[in-house]
Amino acid sequence: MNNITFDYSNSFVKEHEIDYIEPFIVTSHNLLHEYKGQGKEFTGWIDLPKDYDKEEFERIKESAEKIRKDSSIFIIIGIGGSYLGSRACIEALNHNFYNHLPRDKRTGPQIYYVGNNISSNYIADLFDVIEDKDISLNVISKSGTTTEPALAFRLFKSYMEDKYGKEKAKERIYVTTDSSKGALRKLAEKEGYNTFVIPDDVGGRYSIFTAVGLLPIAVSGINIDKLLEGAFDGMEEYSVSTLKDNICYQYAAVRNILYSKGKEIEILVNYEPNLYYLMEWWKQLYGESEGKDGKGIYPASANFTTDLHSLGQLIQDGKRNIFETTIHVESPRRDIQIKEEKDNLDGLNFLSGKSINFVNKKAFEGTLMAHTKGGVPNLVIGLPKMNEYFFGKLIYFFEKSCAISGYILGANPFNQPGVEEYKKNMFKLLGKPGY
Ligand SMILES: O=P(O)(O)OC[C@H]1O[C@](O)(CO)[C@@H](O)[C@@H]1O
Repeated sequence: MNNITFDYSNSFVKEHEIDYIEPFIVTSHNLLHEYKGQGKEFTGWIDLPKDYDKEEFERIKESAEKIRKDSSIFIIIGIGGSYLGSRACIEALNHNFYNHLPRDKRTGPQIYYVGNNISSNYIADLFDVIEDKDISLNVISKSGTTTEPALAFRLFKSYMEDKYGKEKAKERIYVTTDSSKGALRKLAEKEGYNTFVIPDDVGGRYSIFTAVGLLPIAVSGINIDKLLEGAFDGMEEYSVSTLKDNICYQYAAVRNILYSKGKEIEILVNYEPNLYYLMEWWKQLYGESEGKDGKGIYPASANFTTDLHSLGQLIQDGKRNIFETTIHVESPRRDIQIKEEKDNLDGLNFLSGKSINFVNKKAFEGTLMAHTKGGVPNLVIGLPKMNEYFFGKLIYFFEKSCAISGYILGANPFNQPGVEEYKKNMFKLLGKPGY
């Protein structure tokens, strides 16, 4: 395998069903590519892997280099699409215990995330961790008004100013926000911070290939040129409207066929713990894009084999309203051989000479067979390996299929009006002026 693959042979979807949905896929493709669909003003992500701001891209690399040199801690402040993509990438491509490694074995500073919840415990505990360390921070908010990151930034800005003094703190604060609107833009200009722009036509959950994702990712030592190379190839490869030639559209088609047959929950599955945040990123992408007007597949996730010992029972045997999509990575970054033991007290000598990844693969194959037999449609997205190139391509695969899937469903995949409801109540309860 030397490319991303998509296998729906265990989905119970028949070829004539694919034929029936193809015209809807073509219509969705045309709506998207001719910028005529709902939310067309937020489709700047489509060409981003080629039409990104080259000057800003160089500044991102320079800033990342500076942060890597002068900071032992890097704090990312943001919520939803403003942090999930970078976190997904940083965790998927780096050492599982990145923050715990000594600096000379780590490719960048320790990275912490804040402003993605309103827990006083979490924030106070983070202050304990960063004490006496050299810090840089990147606050990311497209609207510049989201409460969680704004509140966290207020606290950490003041911490940085107390620690370094106002002038020196300025050199360690990086702001990624709208080019002109929002409180954060005004604040950044007034204070004279380094700023990066989230383009008007790119929504938060589609923003990983802008400074939103690229600066934090580069700080962790990941090669962002290769990431964009993968995204670029994805953009080219997934631009044909014929279903048989476009696996990204096949994924959109199959999940919609399954949804129409009562499979209302999609579980995205991984067999690698460092893909946890890729699942979280995917959940926001699909949840905010499709869950509206009383419709939408519920995007859930599971981490196998861990969750086979918790959710496994329900998946195998519970209500048949789910389907699974597994991200299967062919070659691991590292593997471990299992040795023979003389006494064989644990009875595991039947595995000697095999590797841990071999066992993981058999767990995957065994689970796929079991769950399919249990009536759970199983889709598999295969990757030769998890590196910058394939991660970039996979992200593009999901973004594009999400847009197409949303159009097939009859939803606007680029807005999120429902998110405002809790905010209104919270602001009212907090006594915010105007609520
Ligand atoms: O970047 P912002 O404007 O702070 O928004 C963060 C997140 O909040 C949401 O707007 C939902 O509240 C998401 O769509 C977005 O990714």
